[in-house]
Amino acid sequence: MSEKEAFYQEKSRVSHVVHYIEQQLKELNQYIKRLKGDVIDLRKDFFDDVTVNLTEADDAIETQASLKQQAEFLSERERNHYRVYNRRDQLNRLKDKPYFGRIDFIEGGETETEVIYIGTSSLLKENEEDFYVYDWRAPISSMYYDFAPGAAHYQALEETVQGEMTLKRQYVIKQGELEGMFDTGLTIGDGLLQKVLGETADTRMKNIVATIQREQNQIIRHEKRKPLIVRGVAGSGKTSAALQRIAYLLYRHRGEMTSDQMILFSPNPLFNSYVARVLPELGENQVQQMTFYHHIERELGNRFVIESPFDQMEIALSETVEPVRLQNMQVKATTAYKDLIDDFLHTLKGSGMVFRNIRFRDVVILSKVELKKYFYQFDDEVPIQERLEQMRRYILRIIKAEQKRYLDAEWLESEIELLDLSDFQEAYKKLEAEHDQLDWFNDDERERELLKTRLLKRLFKPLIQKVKRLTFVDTKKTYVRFLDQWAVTDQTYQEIATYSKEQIRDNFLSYEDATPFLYFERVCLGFDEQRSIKHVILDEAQDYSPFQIAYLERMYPASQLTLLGDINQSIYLHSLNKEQTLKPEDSQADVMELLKSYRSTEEIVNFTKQFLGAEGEKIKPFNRKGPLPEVFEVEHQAMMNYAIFDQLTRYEKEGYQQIAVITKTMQEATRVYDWLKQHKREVSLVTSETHDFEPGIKVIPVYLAKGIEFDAVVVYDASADRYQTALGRHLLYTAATRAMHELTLISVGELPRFITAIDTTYFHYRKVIEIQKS
Ligand SMILES: Nc1ncnc2c1ncn2[C@@H]1O[C@H](COP(=O)(O)OP(=O)(O)OP(=O)(O)O)[C@@H](O)[C@H]1O
Repeated sequence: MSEKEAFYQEKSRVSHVVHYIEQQLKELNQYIKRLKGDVIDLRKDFFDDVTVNLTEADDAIETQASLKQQAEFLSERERNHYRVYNRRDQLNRLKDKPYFGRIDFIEGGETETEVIYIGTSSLLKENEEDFYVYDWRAPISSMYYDFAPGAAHYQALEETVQGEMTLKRQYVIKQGELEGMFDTGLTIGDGLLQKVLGETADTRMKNIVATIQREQNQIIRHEKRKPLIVRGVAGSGKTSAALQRIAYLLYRHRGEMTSDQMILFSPNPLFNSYVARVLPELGENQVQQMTFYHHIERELGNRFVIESPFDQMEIALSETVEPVRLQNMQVKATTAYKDLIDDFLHTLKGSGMVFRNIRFRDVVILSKVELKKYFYQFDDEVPIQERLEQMRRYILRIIKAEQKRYLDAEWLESEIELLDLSDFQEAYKKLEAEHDQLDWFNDDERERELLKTRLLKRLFKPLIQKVKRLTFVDTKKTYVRFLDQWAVTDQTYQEIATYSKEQIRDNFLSYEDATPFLYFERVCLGFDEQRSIKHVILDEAQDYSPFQIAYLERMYPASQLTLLGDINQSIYLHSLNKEQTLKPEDSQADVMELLKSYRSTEEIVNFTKQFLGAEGEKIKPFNRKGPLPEVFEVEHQAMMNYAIFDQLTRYEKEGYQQIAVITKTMQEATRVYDWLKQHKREVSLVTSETHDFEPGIKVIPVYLAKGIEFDAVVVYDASADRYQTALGRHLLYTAATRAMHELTLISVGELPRFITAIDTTYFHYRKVIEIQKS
């Protein structure tokens, strides 16, 4: 068949499938209309269909059964509705682009060729057996990503199916029309990828389902129970693979696992909205997405002010940072510090636990001395949690007895007046019920008693709740004891121990101190492990300290951990230690590498990879051309501002929508933002509070630009003064690798050595000097 004939044959198939989808949609919409009518009827008739009778015990049981049945019926309906609406969304997506690829496969020993079309979701034919389209996540579809034409295989259940792939084809389909197709080899069409990567940046990340690369596919479909570590260079598709992986796992384990059993930890709130479109586009629900700081805030925020990682970063980058603070950041990140905590926690069985007095209205019900005595009456072998559990029961018994004792308290009489109408009504109802059962009554006295009991219950409730939460253990003071002990045993840490003690006493936790304290408290009181979570995925995982990762492993013990990161983008002090970065405690992890960078042009990758010296040599650019990066060296701040202004104008003229001025700190960002505003530029400032992403020029500190990309980037003051350190090199590398098409670095004064060492054929260098007017 000629190429032209093949094209027309494929074109007519696309039309046929689109027509079929339209028909399906029509039927589904009619069904939805009927469903809506049913729902209205169901709401109207709800109580007609249940028997409500509570007079006799038997009737009450029947009522309960009837309500349960009706509720089950309703939730089944709900599930059905969800399925139907979901299918409608899928069909609507398929209507525009029913599939993106095809493979022809002959299974070993067979003669017939199977023709498999692959799209974002599956579509059955009229006979309900064969497929017009296979979901990209189906086992057979994996060959599309894994093999070039020739011998191929895939895993179906426990069996490996061997055979030969005779064709691999890609399609460009837009609005239900076939516009082009290519037959390809192993790498999925460089042509198509070129086209996708050459497009301008969007405010939302795109899905990469049609062009997933083989090594990315291994990550997406990794299914072993071990932790998975992905070390991928900047722009190599780590975030993309993570999101596709979530969609894949939800598909493979549908019926067993839902999206609320997965958590994606992301670097900042802005990133959450940046990736928000990918999963719905793939027909899946959003998973829980949060930052690690958000998690800590949720756990400790009602008792402590917790420093954000961004405030910590600003301090680390400031010139006036105290050495003790820098040392604290490094020490508290380590698992060695966690081991020290574990050792101390172990000794608490013998001594050291501090308790709080249990008071009600300034009267001590149980003193801390009594509590301590109770706690240490157990044998050394009895675990702490078991002792606390027994204590909790004991304290609650004492409180209940105390509560009764107060029935005669004089002050209670007067406080009855503080009760509201509903309390009086409740007491009255109870009284009425008692009339039926008792053969005596003294309404007045009994009513007061009921009211007093009610009031006491209310007054004691907060105390009882606190006891249930084990707040009678003074974890703060116990932790301070640990710090004291640590300072004595190791003189080098005296200063940081004092630093931490002072802040804890003021109910403040620096970002580096927050996880150790949370861990300490959790282990001390009993870890509230979240076993329902099956997958925890950490993007930008190089920025998590080993301590934080160990904490997450303990918090989600039933989940598989996926860590995706790039040690060259480590921007926190603690993560500069390469030995310790990106490592879960479980050393059995599978490690995969992504070395090809897809985000930036070949010119930008070839330039930025040299910031990393020998380390950068392994980074491979994708073959997409663009202009050379530009580097300006200027004499002073004002010249830099004007140079930025000019570059922004140029980038706008070129039609770029997403343009960023990336700075090292928030202070710099605010400075250049104010200047640009004064000079009538339409710009927005991105702060840690920014949750959404609009097109246009943005000024953003590098730590908030993590994970995100822009058409064109101007790096603000890339001078040796600002970036010469190891941390500086990573920050500058991270900033520069946000650029897809164009990159400019502007430096006030000398550039860092890792840039001056780069051969000048890799960039355009200009030194701009001011000519003084005479
Ligand atoms: N297989 C692919 N097909 C199409 N585009 C891809 C592919 N892989 C990556 N990309 C694109 O490359 C860019 C970078 O991807 P992504 O943000 O996932 O990389 P990353 O490794 O997380 O980057 P970084 O660590 O620098 O933040 C995105 O625009 C993404 O759409």
